[in-house]
Amino acid sequence: MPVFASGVCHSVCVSEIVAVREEEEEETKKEEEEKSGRDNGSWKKIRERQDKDRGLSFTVSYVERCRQHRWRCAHVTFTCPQVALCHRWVNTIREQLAAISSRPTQLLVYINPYGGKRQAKRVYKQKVAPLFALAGIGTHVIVTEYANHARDHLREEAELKKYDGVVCVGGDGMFSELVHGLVWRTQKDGGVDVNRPEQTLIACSLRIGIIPAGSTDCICFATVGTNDPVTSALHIIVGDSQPMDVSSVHHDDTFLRYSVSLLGYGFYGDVLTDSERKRWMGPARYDLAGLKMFLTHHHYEGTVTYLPAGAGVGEPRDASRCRSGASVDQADSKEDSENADAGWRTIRGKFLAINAASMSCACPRSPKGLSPAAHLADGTADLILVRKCSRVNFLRHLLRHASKDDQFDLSFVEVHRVRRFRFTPRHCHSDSDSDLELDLLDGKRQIFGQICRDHPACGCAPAFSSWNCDGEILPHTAIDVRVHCQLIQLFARGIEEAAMFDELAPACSA
Ligand SMILES: Nc1ncnc2c1ncn2[C@@H]1O[C@H](COP(=O)(O)OP(=O)(O)OP(=O)(O)O)[C@@H](O)[C@H]1O
Ligand SMILES: CCCCCCCCCCCCC/C=C/[C@@H](O)[C@H](CO)NC(=O)CCCCC
Ligand SMILES: [Ca+2]
Repeated sequence: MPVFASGVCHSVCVSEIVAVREEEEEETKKEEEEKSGRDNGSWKKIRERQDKDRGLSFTVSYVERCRQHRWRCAHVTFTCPQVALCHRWVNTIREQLAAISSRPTQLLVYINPYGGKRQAKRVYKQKVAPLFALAGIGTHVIVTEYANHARDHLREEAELKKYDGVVCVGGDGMFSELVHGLVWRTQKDGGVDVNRPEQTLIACSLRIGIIPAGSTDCICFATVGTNDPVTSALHIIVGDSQPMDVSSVHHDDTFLRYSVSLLGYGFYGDVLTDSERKRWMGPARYDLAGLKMFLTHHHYEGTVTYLPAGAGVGEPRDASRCRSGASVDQADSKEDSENADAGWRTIRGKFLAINAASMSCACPRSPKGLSPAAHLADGTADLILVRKCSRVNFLRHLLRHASKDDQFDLSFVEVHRVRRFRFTPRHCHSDSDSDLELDLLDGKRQIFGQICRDHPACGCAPAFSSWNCDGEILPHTAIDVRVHCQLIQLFARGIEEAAMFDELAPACSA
């Protein structure tokens, strides 16, 4: 839509228009705001100009790209020689916007006041709600009162037909609550038994939006490219869609949890366990727990079996990255999952970490992520095995998550692209070489672990770690994991290529 404003040509893509308003409407809003005492002075310029142009100008609010994948809402005011022409412009743009069926008009919003730096309510009120209002999006907002409030509300109560999407204001844990609520509800409505690992799950139709206000926020970062509430709100408003894989985690024939980012045993499991005791510290809890667990340097013994992804989905050490519209993230890769015949493989050993990343897990701590070439929606996960090694070597591996060097290019690290995997821990007190499978003892593992930790004289490190499943601790160590291709949809478009962002783009202010 190229039009002239103050003699300058502005080209705005209709799909990236947030709203269009005639100046008179803005004046009315301004007066209303003044009456209700919410004036912040930002309308002053528009008002001065508008007094002489009343009825002859309209303002288009649109997406403007800034540096580092950030978007902001910019405004441009156009003046017309006649009032009728101005009306025509406004009506035409409104009709075009209304014709974009992918845009949401009603959203169900859950705010977690407890996550991250406990700023979610403020972030939503100050940065997001005004944008939704500007775009004419109706919202039903629920501030959660306890853990799993959002999940249970989605499962049992929410009238989902009324909404075009659900939004969480929080971190990865809050996103996980929405995934669990929606996936559970969809399977229940479709008569699917979620306890059977072999069962094909039904994809959820409602999209999920994430306004980042947590500690890691890796799902937002890896699907949008930045953790910025305004950018995420704009992706929701323009109606973006990004499919995403979800892994189901079972213990025998019991469903445990779904995972969309990291399933980590050993290092990341121990970091999470320790960090939960330090939640009062906010996001810094992970740094302290990370340092402590690095120094502790526990390794764990067990058996990993996995089903390789097979051909057509690339390799974990490819140079290519998952980017917006990437061809590998297409539904046809589902075909491969059905035909995978490469057969199961088995690896036994002592590991510092066993990580499965269904996506890159990029986050501000590690901008390229745990597995930089992993894809959001290809039906696979990257299984990373870090074998027992020296502290120095483990540090080399960890440091490479934050540098350009390849964290997999080390003799004690291996990585496989998989569709399924299983893990069985081995008991530390076993003298025999035979695998003592711990399924039976799983429930008692906390006690055993405690005995070993509390009695250094026994010279035995804890036998078990815990699984970190998207930031939640799993109750079992022996697990069976299966990746479900494109089970959910997000209000996102994947990380845009750098070329989409003008090198000279302004550095957006908050
Ligand atoms: N009102 C509440 N009171 C207590 N806990 C809550 C409440 N609402 C949600 N939760 C729980 O808070 C936990 C943490 O939330 P969230 O993921 O939003 O933040 P975080 O853990 O700081 O961030 P991240 O997961 O990105 O590291 C989740 O397990 C969620 O289930
Ligand atoms: C200078 C030293 C550099 C060290 C680099 C360490 C590498 C960091 C990689 C971070 C990977 C995060 C993976 C995402 C996990 C989330 O599902 C989970 C919930 O939000 N967060 C954590 O478990 C929090 C995990 C935090 C671990 C520290
Ligand atoms: Ca994937």
